[in-house]
Amino acid sequence: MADGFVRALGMMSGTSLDGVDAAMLTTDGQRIGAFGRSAYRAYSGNESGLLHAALGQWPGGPDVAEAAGLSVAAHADLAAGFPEAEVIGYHGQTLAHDPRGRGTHQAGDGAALARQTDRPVVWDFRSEDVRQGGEGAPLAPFFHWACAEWAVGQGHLAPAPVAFLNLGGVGNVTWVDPSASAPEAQGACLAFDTGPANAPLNDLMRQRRGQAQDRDGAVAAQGVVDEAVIARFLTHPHFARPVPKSLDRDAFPDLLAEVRELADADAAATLTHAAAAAVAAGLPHLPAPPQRLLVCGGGRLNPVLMQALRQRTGLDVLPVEEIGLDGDMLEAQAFGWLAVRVLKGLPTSGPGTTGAPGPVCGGRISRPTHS
Ligand SMILES: Nc1ncnc2c1ncn2[C@@H]1O[C@H](COP(=O)(O)OP(=O)(O)OP(=O)(O)O)[C@@H](O)[C@H]1O
Ligand SMILES: CC(=O)N[C@H]1[C@@H]2OC[C@@H](O2)[C@@H](O)[C@@H]1O[C@H](C)C(=O)O
Repeated sequence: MADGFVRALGMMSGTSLDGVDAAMLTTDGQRIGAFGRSAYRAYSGNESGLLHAALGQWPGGPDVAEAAGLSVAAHADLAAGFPEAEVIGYHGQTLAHDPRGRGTHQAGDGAALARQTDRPVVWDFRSEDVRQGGEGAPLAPFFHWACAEWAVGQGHLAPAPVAFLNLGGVGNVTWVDPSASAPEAQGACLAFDTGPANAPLNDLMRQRRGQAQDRDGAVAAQGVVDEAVIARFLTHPHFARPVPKSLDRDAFPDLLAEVRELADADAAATLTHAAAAAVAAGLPHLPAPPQRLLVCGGGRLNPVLMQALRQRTGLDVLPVEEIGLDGDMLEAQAFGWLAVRVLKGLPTSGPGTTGAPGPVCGGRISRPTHS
């Protein structure tokens, strides 16, 4: 394409373990040229079960090879529908995350995906940041800057700081100044993981009802929140830690144990409100109180969670569709955009987003012919 713009396919399967999102965009690694088509491939019950079994495992773990093979096959499947993609950004499946200990582990071999798709693949986005002393997560924040810059250009957003909240398995928030010249510029982005979002609620629904999620918050809507559980949850050391900071999917095992004695609806209501309370607890870490939270990720489709956020933060809480973005595909788009940044040697994280000592260009490039 002209002017250094690249057609990129970003692919993401997050901590919810429900499936793979894929989305096209064109970018020069800085600005978003245009958003493109997207697709979703759900994991089958067997596939999701296998990924769950592999959670917490490090390379060499008993279920890792199978999980990694499954991830590559599912992504290759989905990528086949995007012959126009000039590069693929492949996040891989996070199985474990312990940046100050054993590192971070995204299962899935990008070189194998490059061979299977016959396209260059950028992957292993997090290891270099961790190696340089960063948290390795969150990585979407630099893309949040690009989204805000795009939305300002489209007239959907005023050129003033704005906060994005992603509610996947884990939650993360980004404070963005779209008037900054680049995402790595001083003060352009401040980001961190807020706490568990949908993962504990999904786990509860699996255990108690054999369902993947509390669809539309229907179970939680019938329940009463146990505020004592929320108060104990908020004493977890994560909330007092300085930002940036990141979390493993299963960093709060006590939370699920705490609701064991509660009826299904009360347990679901309490876990839904815990996710919202975690966000509220994070807000004082932002440079200034945001006027509104622009929410992406599956949690924005849960009206009970959105209402809990309004109640506990006192803010306007709106889906990112409000400013013309696609809240289901934003993370997939992020990894397409980040892939182009890696191709161009631009930073993918920095002190404000992962706490790395300086700008980091993470990600490995595998080309089909060279691997
Ligand atoms: N209609 C709905 N009602 C309630 N919850 C929903 C609904 N749709 C999606 N969700 C929740 O959102 C989750 C999926 O969110 P998403 O795809 O953003 O997560 P992810 O990308 O796997 O996670 P992460 O951002 O942590 O990597 C589902 O597992 C479910 O918990
Ligand atoms: C280690 C890891 O995979 N973390 C995920 C997870 O899911 C949400 C939150 O925790 C965030 O830190 C990150 O994902 C998004 C895509 C990110 O890096 O921005």
